[in-house]
Amino acid sequence: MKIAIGSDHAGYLLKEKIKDFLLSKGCQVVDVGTNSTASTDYPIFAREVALAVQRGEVQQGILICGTGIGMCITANKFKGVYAALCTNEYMAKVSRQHNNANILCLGGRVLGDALAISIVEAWLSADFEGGRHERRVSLIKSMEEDSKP
Ligand SMILES: O=C(CO)[C@H](O)[C@H](O)[C@H](O)COP(=O)(O)O
Repeated sequence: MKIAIGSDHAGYLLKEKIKDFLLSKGCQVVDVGTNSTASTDYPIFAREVALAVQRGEVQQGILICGTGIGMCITANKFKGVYAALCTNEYMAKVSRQHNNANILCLGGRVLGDALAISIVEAWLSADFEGGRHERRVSLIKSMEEDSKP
């Protein structure tokens, strides 16, 4: 599994922890930054991860800012990207099983490290279930096509 990961300053420390966890699980990790706790702007990193997913360079992405909200809003501007902000393991599992989300967004100022890692583990373990969910995801995709002003 190849995963792109990015954060702003508020997510940087958690990003490093999650990166170590992913590597320990045998994942290939593409880290797009940021590389310190110096203040920066989350859309820069959301864009990099979203493009990597959109282009098929990685299977999935993980984005971390203070709340995860700014990352999620930005990533979902990219066609073919379905980013989910998750605050517990159940949301992470269902965002894969039902929504086929391809980017997980986390809040570095919201989650403790142990819960965040547990959420990532739940995300990695779950797969899209298809069936009735396929119909709903297809509806989202058709709305993507229709949503041009
Ligand atoms: O986008 C966000 C809020 O939805 C993120 O949490 C940012 O990390 C946050 O806004 C950064 O805030 P700061 O005061 O500039 O550290």
